[in-house]
Amino acid sequence: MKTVDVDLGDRSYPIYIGAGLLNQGELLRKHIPGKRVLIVTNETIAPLYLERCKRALLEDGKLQVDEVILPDGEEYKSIEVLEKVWDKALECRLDRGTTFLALGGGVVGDMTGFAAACYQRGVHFVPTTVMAQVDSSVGGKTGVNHPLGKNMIGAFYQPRVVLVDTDTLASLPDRELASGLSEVIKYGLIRDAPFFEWLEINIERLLARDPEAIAYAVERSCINKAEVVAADERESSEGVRATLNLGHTFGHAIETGTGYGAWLHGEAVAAGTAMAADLSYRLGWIDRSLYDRTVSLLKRARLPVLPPPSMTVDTFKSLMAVDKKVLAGKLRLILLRGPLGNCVVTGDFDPAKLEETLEHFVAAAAAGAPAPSS
Ligand SMILES: NC(=O)c1ccc[n+]([C@@H]2O[C@H](COP(=O)([O-])OP(=O)(O)OC[C@H]3O[C@@H](n4cnc5c(N)ncnc54)[C@H](O)[C@@H]3O)[C@@H](O)[C@H]2O)c1
Ligand SMILES: O=C(O)C(=O)C[C@@H](O)[C@H](O)[C@H](O)COP(=O)(O)O
Ligand SMILES: [Zn+2]
Repeated sequence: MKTVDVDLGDRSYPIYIGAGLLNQGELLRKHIPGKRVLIVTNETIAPLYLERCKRALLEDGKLQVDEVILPDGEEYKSIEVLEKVWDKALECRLDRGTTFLALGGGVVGDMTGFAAACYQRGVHFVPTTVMAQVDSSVGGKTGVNHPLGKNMIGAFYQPRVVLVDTDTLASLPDRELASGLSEVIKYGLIRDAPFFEWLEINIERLLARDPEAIAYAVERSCINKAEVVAADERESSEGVRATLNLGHTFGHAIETGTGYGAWLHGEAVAAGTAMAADLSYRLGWIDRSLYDRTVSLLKRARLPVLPPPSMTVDTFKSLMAVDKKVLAGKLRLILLRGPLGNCVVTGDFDPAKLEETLEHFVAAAAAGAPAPSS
């Protein structure tokens, strides 16, 4: 087992990473302060992992465990569905010491964290997708979508422990696995050139679910994310956390513009990353070979590098204008600048170049790019 610490003073927490960790209940239990736990999961994950998770919690007979099972899908990451969690918590008369435990991917995690933040209770995370194991379980960004914008309602609320059982990835569909790799590639591009080079050599091993390669990619991703979060927990305007948003301004526009769910988060981020790399190249901030390497690695990871044909330049522009990184009315983007592993968060770029990028990608998509396949 590997442990990565997220260093946030008195709110620091460990990420445990290993195969079969759900069978080691004491790892979870030792971080549970009270006597009661509410497991939040969804209808897909419950039949796969709920019993194992309950066993891990119940085996020493000291905890009382309740559960709430949400519908599955990005389209249910909404304030209405979140009420089911609070309803259950109140029905069960959960007390102050109750721990909320998210068992699932990024959607379950973001919703459980936000439910816990509002209910003023602790939260634990057992992430079961690549996306959640390499990114969303770490760092305390929680929340739900709004029809007009992705993750627009939320809070920062850190978990007390993250238990990554890499064995849970065995049941993950291929398309979801690829989606998570989008964020793995992100770490290489924004801050970890050797990791990007490792991914260029090992991406097929990850797609084939080679356990050693998966464990390495999860650990390296968590180390990267933990370092960024420790340096800038709340994404200050001058801080480093916004770099984790590479490709996301374009990607979130795709997710919102397609009504949530048609494109997976990682797919939208992949197309967005290609667009950010294209703009960086047009601005003269990276050389052509870095653009080519970025697109090539995304494609090899079976991710889309063009937006859906339904997205127009105007749709992109109006959705990107409500991005959370907009400051004093000015759009800020994460762009690659310099050699591999370097990026900037900036609003200081020629808007005509952004227009060129949008026009280029919208035209290429309209010319018949394949949609992500399930
Ligand atoms: N908070 C953050 O920092 C952060 C970071 C990245 C992504 N996110 C958010 O996370 C969400 C995407 O997360 P995701 O990709 O995990 O999607 P997800 O939570 O929708 O899970 C993907 C699908 O896989 C299923 N699933 C989960 N684990 C499984 C398993 N082990 N076996 C079989 N099926 C399984 C789920 O039921 C779902 O159908 C988005 O809403 C995104 O905005 C948040
Ligand atoms: O943790 C972060 O910070 C990130 O930006 C990670 C992203 O991968 C993730 O998709 C996050 O939810 C985006 O946050 P948002 O604030 O742009 O909605
Ligand atoms: Zn993301």
